[in-house]
Amino acid sequence: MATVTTTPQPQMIPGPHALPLLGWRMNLLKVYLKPFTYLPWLHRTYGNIVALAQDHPHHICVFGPEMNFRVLANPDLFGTSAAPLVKLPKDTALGRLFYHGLPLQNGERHRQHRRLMQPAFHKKQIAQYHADMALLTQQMLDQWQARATAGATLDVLTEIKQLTQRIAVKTLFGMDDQAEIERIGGLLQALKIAPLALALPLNVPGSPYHRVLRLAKQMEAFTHALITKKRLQPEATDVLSVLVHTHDEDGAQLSDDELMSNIFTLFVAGHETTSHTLTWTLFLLDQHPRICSDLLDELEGTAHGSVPTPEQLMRLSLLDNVIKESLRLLPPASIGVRVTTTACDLGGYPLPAAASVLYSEYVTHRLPELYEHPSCFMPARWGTINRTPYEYLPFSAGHHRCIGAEFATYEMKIVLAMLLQRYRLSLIPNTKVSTNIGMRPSPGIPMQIFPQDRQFRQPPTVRGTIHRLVDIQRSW
Ligand code: HEM
Repeated sequence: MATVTTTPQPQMIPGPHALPLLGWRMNLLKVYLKPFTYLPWLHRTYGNIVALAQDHPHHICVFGPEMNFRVLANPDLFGTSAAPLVKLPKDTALGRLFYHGLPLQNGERHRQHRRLMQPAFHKKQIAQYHADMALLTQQMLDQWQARATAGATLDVLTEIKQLTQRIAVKTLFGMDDQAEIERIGGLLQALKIAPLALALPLNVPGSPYHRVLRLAKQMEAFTHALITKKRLQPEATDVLSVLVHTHDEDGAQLSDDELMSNIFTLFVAGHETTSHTLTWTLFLLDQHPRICSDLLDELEGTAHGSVPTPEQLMRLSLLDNVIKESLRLLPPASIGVRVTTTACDLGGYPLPAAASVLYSEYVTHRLPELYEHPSCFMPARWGTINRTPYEYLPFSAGHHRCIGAEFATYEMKIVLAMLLQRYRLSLIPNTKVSTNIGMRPSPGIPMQIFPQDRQFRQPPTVRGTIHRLVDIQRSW
């Protein structure tokens, strides 16, 4: 009798069944449509490494600190990908705007970009932005005065977004002219829809694609003129000036295209994430008045009603913990993606080249073995626990970790310290508070504003999907 030898089959990555015809696509859709329920379910059901459809290792989700480490600390095997921008014409202003930015670089080119950009984000350099951040915050708070006296309602998300946008334009470009700041802010804002316009890349007058190409040209002309100006101002301290004048030990500098693309990236990556976290933090503080009251004690005891100095900011430990906890509970970047650069092994499973590997900050931040009562807002936990960069990663981890993390934290501390000492924000009972799939407060968060009178009380009940994400402690 002939002997049949079989080669051992590589292990199959566990995961849900593929649906007829739609295959893994339907499950990918679920990831994007309901990430906050579907991803934890995949993790609970299948473990730390899951294929979006059994026997299809091209679309993988990984969960937990060990997998985060294996993927994020290994950029030579797991790189970032420009696949979503594949239709972007590289030789147009629009292409140049997107392709040369830090997030899409890998390997030595990425390392060199980071080295050249790092000086703009050093602690010492960030303190240079202190005055601008405080001034623009002060202007917003002054504009709120009449509304606070009347106990009016404002949409916190809209207001804070305008502020973080102004701060971004001022600190990135060093612009003082308010009208010009608004114009560039609007231009950058409009350009963010570029990836959507690519769905129909039809360059005919009136089409969104045509409009985006035109806006990109305007942006390119503006940035080139600004770069020329900055080259003549070696003493200026805004981010663009620092980037224009920085070179590495071999004399290498960022090219004009790289400068333009990175400035655009910094703006896009920076201001909305920051505004979402600030808005969520104000919401969480309103829902947890005891924590808000303790925080106010700390702020007033340190800054005495004024703008905290850089030294005082470092001493505000409760403020630090409040921001940390808000970023844990409602991280604005709740998922990230890497792509395998070559066929490789992950956790004992073979992956093909070009497999997309999705990791989730959101799922990691809610592992009960890392965070007791994971759905509760408990800033005090940070007084007793210390987590590794792969256990707590609101700014991601590894080589592509957010370059603006310290900048954003500094900005959020200034805004919260100034705002809370001056005003009390309170939700109107029964307000609907929900998130969209990108962890953005949706549609916004209307709150009543009062002068800071310390009238903390039983938190108003709210409706909406926020209850699926936050277990609000109603004891006061
Ligand atoms: C609360 C605020 C912020 C959050 C939660 C956040 C989050 C993140 C995350 C998760 C990544 C990594 C993405 C990945 O691994 O693929 C990232 C990258 C990045 N962020 Fe932020 N970010 C914030 C604010 C900022 C600010 C203020 C700036 C700049 C002024 C900025 C600039 C960047 C840049 C340039 C990258 C790409 C880094 C690289 O690829 O090497 N971010 N951010």
